[in-house]
Amino acid sequence: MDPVDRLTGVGSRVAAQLSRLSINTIGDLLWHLPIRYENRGQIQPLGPHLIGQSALIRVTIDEARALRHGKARLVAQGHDDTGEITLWQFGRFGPTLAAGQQYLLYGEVRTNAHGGLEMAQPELMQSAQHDAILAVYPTTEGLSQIKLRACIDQALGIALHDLEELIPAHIRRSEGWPGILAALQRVHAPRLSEGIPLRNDPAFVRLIVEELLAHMLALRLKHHEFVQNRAPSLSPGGRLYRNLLDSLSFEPTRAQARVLQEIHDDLARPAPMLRLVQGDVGSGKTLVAAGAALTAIEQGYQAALMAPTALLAEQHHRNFSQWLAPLGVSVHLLSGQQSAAERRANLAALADGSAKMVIGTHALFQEQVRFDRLALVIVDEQHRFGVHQRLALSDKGARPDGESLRPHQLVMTATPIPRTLAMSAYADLDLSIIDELPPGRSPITTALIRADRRDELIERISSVCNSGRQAYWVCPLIEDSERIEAQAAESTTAALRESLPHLRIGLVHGRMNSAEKNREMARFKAHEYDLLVATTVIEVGVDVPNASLMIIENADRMGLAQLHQLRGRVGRGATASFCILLFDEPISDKARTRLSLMRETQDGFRLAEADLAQRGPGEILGTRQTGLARLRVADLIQDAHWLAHARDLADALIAENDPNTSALIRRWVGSAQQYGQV
Ligand SMILES: Nc1ncnc2c1ncn2[C@@H]1O[C@H](COP(=O)(O)OP(=O)(O)OP(=O)(O)O)[C@@H](O)[C@H]1O
Repeated sequence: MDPVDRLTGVGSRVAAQLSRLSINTIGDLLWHLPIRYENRGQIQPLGPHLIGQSALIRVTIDEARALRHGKARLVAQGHDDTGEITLWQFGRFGPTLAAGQQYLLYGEVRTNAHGGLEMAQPELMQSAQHDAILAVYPTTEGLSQIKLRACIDQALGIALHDLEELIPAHIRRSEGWPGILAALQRVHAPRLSEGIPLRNDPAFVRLIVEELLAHMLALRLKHHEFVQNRAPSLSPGGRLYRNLLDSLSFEPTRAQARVLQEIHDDLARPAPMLRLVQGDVGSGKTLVAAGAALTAIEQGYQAALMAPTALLAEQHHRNFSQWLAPLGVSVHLLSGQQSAAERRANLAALADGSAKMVIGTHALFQEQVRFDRLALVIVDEQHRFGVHQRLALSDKGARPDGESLRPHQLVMTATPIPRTLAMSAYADLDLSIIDELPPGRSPITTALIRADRRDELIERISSVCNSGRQAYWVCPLIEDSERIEAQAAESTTAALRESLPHLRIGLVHGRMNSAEKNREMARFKAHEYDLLVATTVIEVGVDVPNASLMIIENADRMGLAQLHQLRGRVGRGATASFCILLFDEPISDKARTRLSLMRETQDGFRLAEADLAQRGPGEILGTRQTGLARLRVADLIQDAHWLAHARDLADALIAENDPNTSALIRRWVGSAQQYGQV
């Protein structure tokens, strides 16, 4: 649509103000929706239906009392024919309400502690204003509501001729949704007779679901296109996997077995799998990944695992080697630290197919890396990679007999993602959840301790380590300065070595190269250290079941997902484990809530929901590439219940081959290129 400066009254100053609200075109104006409404045109009868709304009421005051103490100056009790209300007056301004008088008042109606209605600081009105319900918009400094309303009004006038209806009529009919123009008119300029549109008004719902639908369509189309490709169909032989299980001291949990079955069902099809496996911290995702890899390898194909960091790639390499080497499967590592000769040898082994399993970072998918028969790509810690990278992986197809086959893709997240968010951000993937921890884990006791009491912890560390267990001390994350962070970790280590001279204390921080980090980690794992001082580099993937105490400094500054990940490094064995969260006073309310929740629950999915509510989706996914940050109308928290519906509608539209699909996506998805060629 045209830029905003085509509108009357929009010069460069107003255009710049609008642009601050991300409004650049007339279309953007249409989807700049009100945050609330003011209905000053219609006197409302008192009743619970008014709760949460601003309303014009006509009440007779029964009693009014001036107050001397507290913040309120006056409290009055009033009524109309249908109900009662308490009115509060603060400060010097506002009407003085007198008993026996009738007033026309405007303000927000709330409930009080006793369930009754109340209104604080009502405005005194002379008469009902008989203009329509007024929309109130989010705005920016210098841009008045009146100006903004005038712009949107003009935009609606233009839309009358220009705006395309992109939702097919049969869907609108069956959903009971208005057409696009009627929906926009209803939300921007509601008629008095129809009342204020709430969020469940068909007009709002249409716009919300339409936007979610576009996002779903973009992702589902990718999925749809992707599964049109051919992939090697891998029947689960199971010999290698059985041998692996025989060599381990445990049986898979029911959840691991179920998820592996879901994966095997996918692998057996001649279309590529695109599956996300979510499991809580320590739920045993590695075994599932290994099971899938062995299936590919057993059929003569190759499997690749991509980790988000070099440190994790090397750890996976160690773990996989430990499990697979005894089965006769060699596991290769591609890393930036390797010598040129080593790298050449690895590349050659991948290209001629003698390397069956390879682990690396995203460098695995560079141009020079050629596979012989790649059938499975496992991506660990998916949310650090974008949709693009995920899809790019599939280009390294298996090529038996010269035919181009796409590898199956298995994506694993280390951090639980709230269901709603997973459904929307990963709508291009099928979802499996490992919702059970291996047996014999004892719960972790979490305690909050003020940082100035840290000396008391020395005793605690000493006794844990003396009983043959190990401990972590996690130093704070220092934004933007690995150097200061490393220094802090070094001085903490020095101080701890002084206080605990009988303990063997190791250190890992982000300034060490990955070989050094790995060496220290390996020494800790081999119990050559009792205590490991670390920065948050140990957040993911570290698995030392003998560690039973973790102390986290400055826990008040960390998000829930990160704390949960860190804490998940203990409680991996059968011994009772402890996690101590150190915080500095004064602590904000939000941080206090986070820490209390950590103490209350160990359920990663519950913590993730709370994280979503507190920090929003962009923060949790750690990437803006999902496009979710661009939602203009829908809100992933408030409107979460519409996601499944939007997804079903998206699938139906794709099946119908609806011609409006790409236009619908373009209308809503700010930069459609992020989804490729939509
Ligand atoms: N079924 C099982 N029974 C007992 N132990 C298991 C089982 N499955 C895995 N384990 C062990 O549990 C520990 C955690 O497994 P793993 O490292 O795969 O977890 P994860 O899901 O990757 O966790 P994180 O994301 O926290 O690294 C490992 O020591 C692993 O050997």
